[in-house]
Amino acid sequence: MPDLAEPPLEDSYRALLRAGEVDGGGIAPTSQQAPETESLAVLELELPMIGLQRLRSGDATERKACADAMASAASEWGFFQVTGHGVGREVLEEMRREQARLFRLPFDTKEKAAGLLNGSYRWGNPAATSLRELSWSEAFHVPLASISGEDCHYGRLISLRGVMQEVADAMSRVADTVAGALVENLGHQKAESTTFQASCDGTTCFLRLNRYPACPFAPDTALGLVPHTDSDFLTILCQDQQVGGLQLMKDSRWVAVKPHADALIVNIGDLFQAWSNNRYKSAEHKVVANTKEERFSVAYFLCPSSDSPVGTCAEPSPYQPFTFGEYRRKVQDDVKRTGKKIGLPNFLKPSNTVDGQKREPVR
Ligand SMILES: O=C(O)CCC(=O)C(=O)O
Ligand SMILES: [Fe+2]
Repeated sequence: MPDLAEPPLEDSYRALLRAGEVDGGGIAPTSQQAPETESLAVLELELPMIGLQRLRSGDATERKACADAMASAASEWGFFQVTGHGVGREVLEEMRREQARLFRLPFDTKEKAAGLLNGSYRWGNPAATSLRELSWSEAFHVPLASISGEDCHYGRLISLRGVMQEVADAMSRVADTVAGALVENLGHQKAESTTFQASCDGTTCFLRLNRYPACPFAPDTALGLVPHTDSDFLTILCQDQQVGGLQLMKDSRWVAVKPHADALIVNIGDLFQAWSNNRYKSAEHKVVANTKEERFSVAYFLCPSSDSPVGTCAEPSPYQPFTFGEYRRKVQDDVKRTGKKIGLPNFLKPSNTVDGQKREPVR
């Protein structure tokens, strides 16, 4: 009996899966990676762990040490973990239970029920032309402004609304605290950091509920989520506590991020990399699929409004001025046209390209 809740990934992408087998079954390297990167073993390094309670210390030296630790992790890794973040374990566990119920709805309902979570359901990648562009996952990518709005329907899952709102509020406080400290660490005053954050209020950010179904083609043939960078300022991620799979790119090697019960993951997005003139790094990351177990995660994306100029912390910036709306449209166009995102290199000033060719920004 087919499982009516599952998105029809295997049926829809049969041709790509077959082609993958003919090519040797493996996922071809992405354009950003050297071919040898894929064959190197995944590293098991400890992602920097930072206690956010130190930012609330009465001792200025202690607060500074904490902000310095975040800034160096943001430069070296683009990722770090935080404890003392104030998002209760109970609400995160409740979120996971609600997510499990939500994704158990029939696929047809998730895809077609009018207004279900604001019609924000997505799965696979309609533009995928090869396995390296296919994500074996489904998600609801919900604008925060809509969570408690009238157009956002929950069907019989009435308790989901309150839990989502609670998680979004709590993660938004973490994002503001961390972004504020990172902005100040670049030598900017609180007033400027407030301006930066004013363009990202509760109406412009997103909460994304991810589910990665068990995948018979894992880990070699299909990925849970293809390598990407986040198109936001900053992401706060709660990854599955039981099923790992998140990997990030550091020094041209994939590093596996082990789940940690009390920690949330913070990662720098493209907009913060641009704003910081490449001081902070928007690192590529992916999710490796699992043959036996499904996996859940929830991510909060700190985004400005569409017409907000992304700006820079100091001139000269290597990037042309652009708004978040322009950035997002370009990303969507590229994905639709070519199956993959180009991102920041599209917005480099001509003086930062080699022979008119876009190149990866210097990090
Ligand atoms: O599920 C994860 O651990 C990562 C999710 C992610 O990278 C995303 O939603 O952008
Ligand atoms: Fe991501």
